Amino acid sequence: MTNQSTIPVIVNGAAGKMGREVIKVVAQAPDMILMGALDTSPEHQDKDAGELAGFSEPLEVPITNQLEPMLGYVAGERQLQPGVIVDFTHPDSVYDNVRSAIAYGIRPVVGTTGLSPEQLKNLADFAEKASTGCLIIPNFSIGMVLLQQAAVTASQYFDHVEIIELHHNQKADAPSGTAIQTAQLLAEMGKTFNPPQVEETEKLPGARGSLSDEGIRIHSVRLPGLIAHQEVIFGAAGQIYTLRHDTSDRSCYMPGVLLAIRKVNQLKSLVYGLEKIL
Ligand SMILES: NC(=O)C1=CN([C@@H]2O[C@H](COP(=O)(O)OP(=O)(O)OC[C@H]3O[C@@H](n4cnc5c(N)ncnc54)[C@H](OP(=O)(O)O)[C@@H]3O)[C@@H](O)[C@H]2O)C=CC1
Ligand SMILES: O=C(O)C1=N[C@H](C(=O)O)C[C@H](O)C1
Repeated sequence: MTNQSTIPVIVNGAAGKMGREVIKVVAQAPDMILMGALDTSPEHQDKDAGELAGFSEPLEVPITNQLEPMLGYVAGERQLQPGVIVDFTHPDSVYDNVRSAIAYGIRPVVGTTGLSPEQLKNLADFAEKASTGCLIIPNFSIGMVLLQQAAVTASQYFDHVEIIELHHNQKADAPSGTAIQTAQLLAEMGKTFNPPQVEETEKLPGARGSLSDEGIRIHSVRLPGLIAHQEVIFGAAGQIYTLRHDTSDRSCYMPGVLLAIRKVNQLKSLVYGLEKIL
């Protein structure tokens, strides 16, 4: 049953690991209606999004790869709230997806990682000019927000820190969007981390991980059996302080995704990070 406060939602990347989880929760949310399910994967075209997400009954929403017609269709719906598109696709396509959505007045909620700083800046400018809300959230889990807050607190007392992120080996981008954001949050404290102690030589390139713009090393592990994990390790004379977050199921991201869908229509510009809307 829909009414004027119902939010029409499109899921992009609907056949993927995250997309299927999003379909499940959006279809069950009383204030949302799943209006479209996009995915470029050829083997999933025309399949029912609900069946892919594991429902016993179809949702009567077929998977399609037609982004612009779908945006136009939802933009033309005048009896409901403005439309929202949730993007869990691929680092190569997310920038264009978000541009297109904003051009149609559809609000993006973006989980896809791998956007460059320049792309993020362009999208922020584009959303600002269009006065359209857009949420870019490198990590939708509350546990990661808490880890990042604890890391920011610890960084007042520790000068040495490195990040290890560990993910499944289907992940396209490295380092993870979460690790990059964590380094940025630490850098916002305004201090210089990891003053060099000795002149180092990497006998194998990459042995010391990647060096973020903030001077914090990020080490990326990719293995089957992992989902998504991150450690922030602080060191000082005689002590190590380790913060760690582990996911065991992608359902951990769904409360954050639902919150973002509900919040994005209240925004008029791009907002980056779950902590800004909690
Ligand atoms: N912010 C967060 O909290 C989280 C973010 N992520 C991020 O979300 C993204 C997706 O992750 P995940 O679900 O694991 O990945 P998957 O590969 O499982 O799913 C992505 C899906 O999107 C499809 N796809 C690729 N390109 C396009 C496109 N241009 N338009 C529509 N569909 C497309 C893929 O098809 P095909 O397989 O044929 O390429 C696939 O079905 C990644 O960037 C990941 O890092 C993941 C978990 C949490
Ligand atoms: O690809 C994933 O799985 C994840 N990607 C995001 C990232 O790059 O930080 C969020 C989470 O780590 C899971």
